[in-house]
Amino acid sequence: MDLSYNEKIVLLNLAETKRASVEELVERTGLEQVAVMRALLGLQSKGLAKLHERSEKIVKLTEIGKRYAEIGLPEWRVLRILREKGKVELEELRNVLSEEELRPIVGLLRKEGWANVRKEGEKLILEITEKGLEAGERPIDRVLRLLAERGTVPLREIETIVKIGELKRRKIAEEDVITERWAEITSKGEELVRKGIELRREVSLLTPELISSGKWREVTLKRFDIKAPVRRVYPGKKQPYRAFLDKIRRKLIEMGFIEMTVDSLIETQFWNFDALFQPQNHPAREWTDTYQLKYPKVGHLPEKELVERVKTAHERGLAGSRGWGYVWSPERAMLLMPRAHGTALSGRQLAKGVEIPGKYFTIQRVFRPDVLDRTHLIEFNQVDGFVVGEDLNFRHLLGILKRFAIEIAGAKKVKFLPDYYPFTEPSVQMSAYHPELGWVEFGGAGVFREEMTKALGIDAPVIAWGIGIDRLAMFKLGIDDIRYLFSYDLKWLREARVIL
Ligand SMILES: N[C@@H](Cc1ccccc1)C(=O)O
Repeated sequence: MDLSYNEKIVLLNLAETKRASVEELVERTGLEQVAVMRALLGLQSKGLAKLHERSEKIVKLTEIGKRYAEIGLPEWRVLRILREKGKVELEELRNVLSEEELRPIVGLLRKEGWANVRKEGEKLILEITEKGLEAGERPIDRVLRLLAERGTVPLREIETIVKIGELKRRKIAEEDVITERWAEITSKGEELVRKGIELRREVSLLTPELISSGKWREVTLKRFDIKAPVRRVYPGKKQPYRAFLDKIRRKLIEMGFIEMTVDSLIETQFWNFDALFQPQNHPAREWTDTYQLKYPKVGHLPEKELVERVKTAHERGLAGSRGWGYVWSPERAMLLMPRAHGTALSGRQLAKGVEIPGKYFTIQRVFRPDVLDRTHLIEFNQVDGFVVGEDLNFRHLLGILKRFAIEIAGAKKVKFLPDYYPFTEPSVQMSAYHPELGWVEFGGAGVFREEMTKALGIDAPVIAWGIGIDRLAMFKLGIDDIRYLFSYDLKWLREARVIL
């Protein structure tokens, strides 16, 4: 029979003791715990040993419990003072109790009948009772002592003294499960040992020296069972949602888009609204309710001519338009706000100047008031972008959007519906079809209005879109609560799907 070196050592040890716990075997063989386990599993599969395991519920002290074991439970600490002085003012106990310990103390002492509470003017006075003078070890004290002495105690044993609920409520102790594993040699194993086992060191690493010296011919190479169970390792990796965003970025760059970036999450209303031809008195704001910044309240406007052109567009119109016909306020435009849509960056880029033809995108964190729940966040992420070119029209936009939905979202079907945005004409809303989610609203798009592009100094048509990507990420990551995108839950972070 083909046994590994470790299997042989473990089997020889088992032959001496007949049965042994994994810990004992670790001690006797000097092997690592995983190595012993692996050897035992190997021996078991060859019928030479039998592995047993038993799980047991145990109780152990929490950090708080450990502290109490040292300095005494709060009620005892107070009783000690009361025994010395007879009475004490509740406020004075702040010197010996923490805030959390103080809150329930009156109730605790009353329940035990150790003290009476009396009001003297504004003060609450605690006074020791007969029972308090005589009090001795209670069940809970005994449990605390047992746990401090033994570290862990079987739940069964604890429950004969106090209810575990009480220990948990007071955060003194917690439950855990420990698994005990032990092995037994089988008669087949004993027989093999009787016949004699030759122990030969095995080489587990084939080194260049072994190869060049030809020694590999003489040594016994260790065999590996690649199906043997091993401990899981969790190597460092990107946060799953971050990985998803990076992938979108890479795809867009591969498609030839230039990334627009900005350091701050804060925007002036000028760039968030005004530069996009959204009138200051616009009643139809439902597509973006927004937050405002308290400190500082205002930021800077860009250069004068640009502001003038935007003002003119709003008041009197540009490019044959009559504008909105109201008095545009620079003060209003200077107000600061957390960016409410990625489109603000498209406006900035157009004003800065663009290559024509050119394609631009940005991935932005944006903020809008909402009620938090499984599918809504008040901050979320958008991919925004535009394509500028002399001969572009609405049909190109629909084509590009469709390609996004298919390539980025993995959608099978797309649907376009007429929509309204102050900065585009015509405007569409796009929905993508997912086998599991059904129709998912994907984002808005349109052809930027000339009142906007001309004011920003661009003469060519610009087709633009803004896509919400968090719901898409939920789908791809297989989660049904959007808050999980930002979760600290280690288990989820470790096991989340890797998106390729
Ligand atoms: N900014 C819009 C989307 C949009 C972008 C660009 C053009 C048209 C619409 C939104 O937040 O919903």
